[in-house]
Parts: sequence; structure tokens; C-alpha cells
Amino acid sequence: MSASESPLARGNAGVVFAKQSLLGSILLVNSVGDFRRSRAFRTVGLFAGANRGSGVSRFDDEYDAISSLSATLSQTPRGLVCIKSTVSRSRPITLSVHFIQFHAYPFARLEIGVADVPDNAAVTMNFAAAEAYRAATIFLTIELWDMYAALLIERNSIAIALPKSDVTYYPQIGLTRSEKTTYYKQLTSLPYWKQPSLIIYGRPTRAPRLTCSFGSQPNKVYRYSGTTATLDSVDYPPPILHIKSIIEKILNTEFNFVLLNWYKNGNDCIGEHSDNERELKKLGVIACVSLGAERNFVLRNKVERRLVRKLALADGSMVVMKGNTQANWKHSVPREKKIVNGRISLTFRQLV
Ligand SMILES: O=C(O)CCC(=O)C(=O)O
Ligand SMILES: [Fe+2]
Repeated sequence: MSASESPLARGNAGVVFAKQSLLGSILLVNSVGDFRRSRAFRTVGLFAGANRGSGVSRFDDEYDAISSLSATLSQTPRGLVCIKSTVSRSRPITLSVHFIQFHAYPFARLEIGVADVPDNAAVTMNFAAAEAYRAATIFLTIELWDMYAALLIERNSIAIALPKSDVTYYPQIGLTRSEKTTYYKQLTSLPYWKQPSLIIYGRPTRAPRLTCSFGSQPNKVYRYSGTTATLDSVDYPPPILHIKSIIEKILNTEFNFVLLNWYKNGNDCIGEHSDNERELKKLGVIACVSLGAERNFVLRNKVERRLVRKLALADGSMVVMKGNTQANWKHSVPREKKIVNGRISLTFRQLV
């Protein structure tokens, strides 16, 4: 079907379901046919395709190449519900159809299946058969996709074995390559960045990095190292909202404050400290998402000073500190003169 024949172009295809999910916007259209790229119909598709095997993968790295979307929604024997979705692309390649089957309410067991089908394989969207349970099923399925994504991200996480601490490294939180670069760019162009002044050993000092902060409660202030982070805005900029919603799903917790650090190059850094201010919830969670250049994150035991663990924080990764980590360990992002590119860290916190 050529683009001009596309149902969307003819205006007779409608969105039957759209939801912002852990994986981006999920969209089902009520007709098989060409899927035209437009702002209103952003990301389509789930999991299949290019980065298969890398954990959570999505189409949008390649979505210029996507030409059509179709999906099958059907109830299989034995009460299984199965959803298949496939996206055809302009380039002839083998597509993957990924489907989830859940065996029994309330989904004691979740099975993920992957099968390759030839490009442009005829796939029907059988809404007639699906009508009765369509809405509920789609909703549940998307919840399941989210669970699956969280599961994959969780499965790929690395518990950092350090005494008296609870530190986990998530190599990727599921952002696409293009999200990582656009979010970095969008965040660097925020108007709020400033160089905080800190009191270090009683002396006022300019911090070797830029910061800004956002939170849900306008009157909250957050003091650290002798400075006060007042909220720059109670409106989280869109990239932060997206990242916040992703990590809240992965970690199954909520954050009401985020402090951003922008290290313009390897000369910028943050000295050893622990985040144990009284404004922070006792034994709360601090989740630190990285965008941009890879930097080392160094944990050092407060008593056994030679006990040190260095983590390289990749673009799109997250390190999570919980429990008594702050009580027993300090962390820093040391100067690394050779690094020319910038990095932003988003440190999500829980203020009381
Ligand atoms: O940039 C980082 O990864 C760490 C930032 C940090 O420790 C903080 O803001 O408290
Ligand atoms: Fe910190």
C-alpha cells in the first residue's frame, strides 16, 4: 500500500488505544495499513526489532523506517490472551513478533515468546473477535508490557556487594539512543542552571559543576554542604517527567524532588559526600540517572577508608542507593581531566 492509500491519510483509521507506557507511547490503530509518521502518532510498537537481545528494545531508534503497524488481538484456547503486534518497515528485513501469554488471572506466570515472521506478513487486527474484552485486555497487556520491561531492566541490574550498604547499578533504564541524546540536549538548554556556592571547611567555594532542581512541593528547600537548593520549578520539564515515570515503575517507589548536576567536562566533579540531610526521608531511596559522557562514581567506606568501589556510569544508566548506604559510605564523581564531553546526572530523592 502506498503512502497515499494509507488509511490514516484517508482519515478512516482511528486510534483505538493510546497510552504512555514505560516503553513510550503505545498506540493501536483500528485498521491494518500504512502508518504515517506524525507528531500525534509517535512511537509505535513494542520490543521487537533492531536491538533484540539487548534487554528492553524499542522501535523508535529506527522509526523513520516504519511504514505500517498492525496488530492481532485474540483469545487463544485455554483462556490465554495473546497479543501480537508487528511493524513493517520500508526496508525488507525480518521482523520479530513478540507476544505475551499469561496463563491465569492474576498472572501467576508470565511467558514471553518471540517469533520471527517474514517482512510484510499478513497480520490481521481482529477487533470483531476481540470486541468484548478488547479494552480490558489491551489495558492489562500494556500493564504487562510495563511489568515485562521493568522485569528485564531489573534482571539486568547489578547488586553492588559492599558491606552495610544497598547499592544497585542498572546499566540501562530503557531509554532509546535518540531519547538519550535529545534529553541531554533539552536539559542542557534549561534556563535554570547555576553554579552553586558551597561552604567547604567553613569557606565559601563555587562548586565545580552546575545544578538545578525540581520538586513537587513548592515550599520545600533542600540544604546540602552549606547551600540551599530552592526549587527552580514545580513543573518537571518533559524529559525529567518521562525519566521519573520510568524509574518510579522500575523501583516501585515515588520521588518528589530531583537535583540535576551538569558536569560540562572532566574538570567538573563532585567531592566525596553522603546524602544524609535531614530533609531526606530516613533510609529513603536516591536514584541517580546518567546522561552523556561516562563518568566514574566512587563509593568509599566512611570507616575503612581503603574500602573503595568504582562504578563507570554509562549514558542512560542508573545507580540506586538505599537503606544505610549514606550512613556508611560516601560517594563522589572525581575529576577526570581527559574527558571532554559533558554529563548530566539526575538525582531523584525523597524529601520528607
Ligand atoms: O553525578 C552524580 O552521579 C552524583 C551526584 C551526587 O552525588 C549528588 O548530587 O548528590
Ligand atoms: Fe550525592
